[in-house]
Formats: sequence, structure tokens, C-alpha cells
Amino acid sequence: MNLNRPLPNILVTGTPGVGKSTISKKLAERTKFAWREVSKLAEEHNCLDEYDAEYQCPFLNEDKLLDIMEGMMAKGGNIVDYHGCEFFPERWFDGVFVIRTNNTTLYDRLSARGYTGKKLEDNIQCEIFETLLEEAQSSYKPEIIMQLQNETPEQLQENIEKIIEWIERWKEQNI
Ligand SMILES: Nc1ncnc2c1ncn2[C@@H]1O[C@H](COP(=O)(O)OP(=O)(O)O)[C@@H](O)[C@H]1O
Repeated sequence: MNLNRPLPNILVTGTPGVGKSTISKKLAERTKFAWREVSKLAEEHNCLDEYDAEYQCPFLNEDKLLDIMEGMMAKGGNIVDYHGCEFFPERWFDGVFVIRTNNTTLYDRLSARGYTGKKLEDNIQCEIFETLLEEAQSSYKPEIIMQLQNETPEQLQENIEKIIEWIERWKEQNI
């Protein structure tokens, strides 16, 4: 969808631990796009409501967050990094990249992050059941959704290159 943005907006989504931040940070350095870490934005702009004891994380005030992000998204050139995607307006994104990681690698990464018990199990199940992929598929057109496998440093590099190539193609087709 081209809404006369001079640069595309990209969504980098997937289960926690798949490598969204790592990819987004490197991509932002290479492209000079703005890296929008949604969890950080929510914190900075007081969009977190009371704490959910079961899931050990605060509730997100989605409407407030969307209002804050709307202005940022208008000009394009954003890399939005979040473990969810269905509450963003569809018109915001030109490309949706769903990052994937196998269970054993994800388990190791999340354990290293200090996740245990239900939180760890729920996140592994989220990846096994392809929850974020399904969420992306029910929220965006199939032609803008791409899955990227991200287990090794080599794949990390390949994924960055693939997204940069995608940006270059978008520019050729839309400017
Ligand atoms: N392709 C990769 N190869 C090896 N380690 C990776 C790769 N991508 C990410 N990691 C590591 O996995 C961990 C989780 O990555 P992170 O970017 O924080 O995930 P997310 O933002 O999806 O929660 C970090 O320690 C990061 O260094």
C-alpha cells in the first residue's frame, strides 16, 4: 500500500527472543531508518497500565500508544519492533517481517534472558504454534509478509541483506 510515503515502513515481529531487536538495530544503522522499539515507546510515554501477575508483564494501553506513534509513521522510514502486530493500523506498513527461530535455540536465548516457568513455556509454545505468523497473516496482505529464519550469525547477516534489498526494490517501485 503506497500512501505517498517517500520511504517504506517496516514491521519486525515475532516471538520474544527470535532476534527482532538485534535485526532492527543493525538495520537502522545501515538504512538510517528510525528504530521504534514499541515496548520502550510504551514505557517512555506512560502507555503501560497495571501489572499482569500471571504473565509477569504490564498491560499495554494500545489506543494511547497508537496515538503517539501515528505522527512518527506518517513520513515512512520506520522499523517497528514488537512481539505483536494485530493492533497496528494495516495502512502503516509496507513490509511485515516475521522472524522465526527453532525451539532449542529460542529456549536457550530466553533462559539466558532469565525467563523461567510459565513465561518461558508460553513463549516457546507461541513459536511452536506460529502465533505471531498467524497474527500477521490475519492482519496484513500475504504479499507484504515475509518469514526470516534467524538462528545463526550468518542468517542474521543474510536477513539484514534481504530486508535492505526489499527496501531498495520498494523504492524502485514506489518513488
Ligand atoms: N542470528 C542470530 N544468531 C545468534 N544469536 C542471535 C541472533 N539473533 C539474535 N541473537 C541473540 O538472541 C538473543 C535475543 O535477541 P533479541 O534481538 O533481543 O530478540 P527479540 O528482540 O526478538 O526479543 C540476543 O542475545 C541476541 O544477541
